[in-house]
Amino acid sequence: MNSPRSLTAAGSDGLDAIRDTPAGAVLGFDFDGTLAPIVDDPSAARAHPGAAPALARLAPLVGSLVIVTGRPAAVAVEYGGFAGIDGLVVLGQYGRERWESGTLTVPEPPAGVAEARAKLPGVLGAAGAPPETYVEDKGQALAVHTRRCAEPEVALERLRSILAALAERTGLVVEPGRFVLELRPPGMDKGVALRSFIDDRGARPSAVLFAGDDLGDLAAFGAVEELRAEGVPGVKVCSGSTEVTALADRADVIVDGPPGVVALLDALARRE
Ligand SMILES: O=P(O)(O)OC[C@H]1O[C@H](O[C@H]2O[C@H](CO)[C@@H](O)[C@H](O)[C@H]2O)[C@H](O)[C@@H](O)[C@@H]1O
Repeated sequence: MNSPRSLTAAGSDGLDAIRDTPAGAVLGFDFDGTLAPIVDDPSAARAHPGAAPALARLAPLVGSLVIVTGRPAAVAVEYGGFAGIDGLVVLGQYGRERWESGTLTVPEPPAGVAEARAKLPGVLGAAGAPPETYVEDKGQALAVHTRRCAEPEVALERLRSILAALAERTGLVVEPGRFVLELRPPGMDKGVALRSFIDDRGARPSAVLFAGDDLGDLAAFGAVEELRAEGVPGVKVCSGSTEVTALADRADVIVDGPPGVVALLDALARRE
């Protein structure tokens, strides 16, 4: 990629600020669909081969590099090949978990997760979920995937209200995503996670960037917008796909999926 192009003046200001003062910038990234191509089996997802090398080149140049993901933090580190990247922080499960320099912090899940886990098979059976429906148990959350169903969108719609009811009964919330509905604890999202991460650093960043592809990343876009309103230059990057268009509508920069994100990382490391 040559210099990344912004569709907005605010995004251009953000990119200029990152190039001018990288040592004060905070760069945040989602994992699935942004650093890792989408695949049918969640356990088979791996980062684009250029992602970890590009992040390793950027890490010593910028103020902070943070991955904010719905994955458990340790899973993102493993699937990303991120373990050796000095300075990288991974906030997992929408910010409930933190990995940094090999140290993992994981809170106890609320009781509702165990209750939802016990009830989920019965609920899916009663809803007539197709047999290809797949439940990913993430410890802190349960992700119900329909990507492998013959009609994934139809299967997802069939489950939407029944999973919302289960979430309400168990004190959880539903996080919708790319052919997935997750039951997860409330009180945290990617916007809160990114904002708290930045505030906890102490120093006001010279600029902020967040790149994502899915609905859960909109909250992080919101955090970038909030920071911009406070005078911090910011960039919202959409890792484009045909499955989700809501991010492109709010993005400053749109790139072509994980290969485009890696090219963007490389360009930023070259200060282009
Ligand atoms: O916040 P993210 O890093 O984007 O994680 C969100 C969810 O991503 C995963 O599911 C998605 O990717 C799978 C692998 O490519 C794909 O099969 C699935 O259809 C997508 O929804 C992951 O499995 C979830 O746990 C994450 O919360």
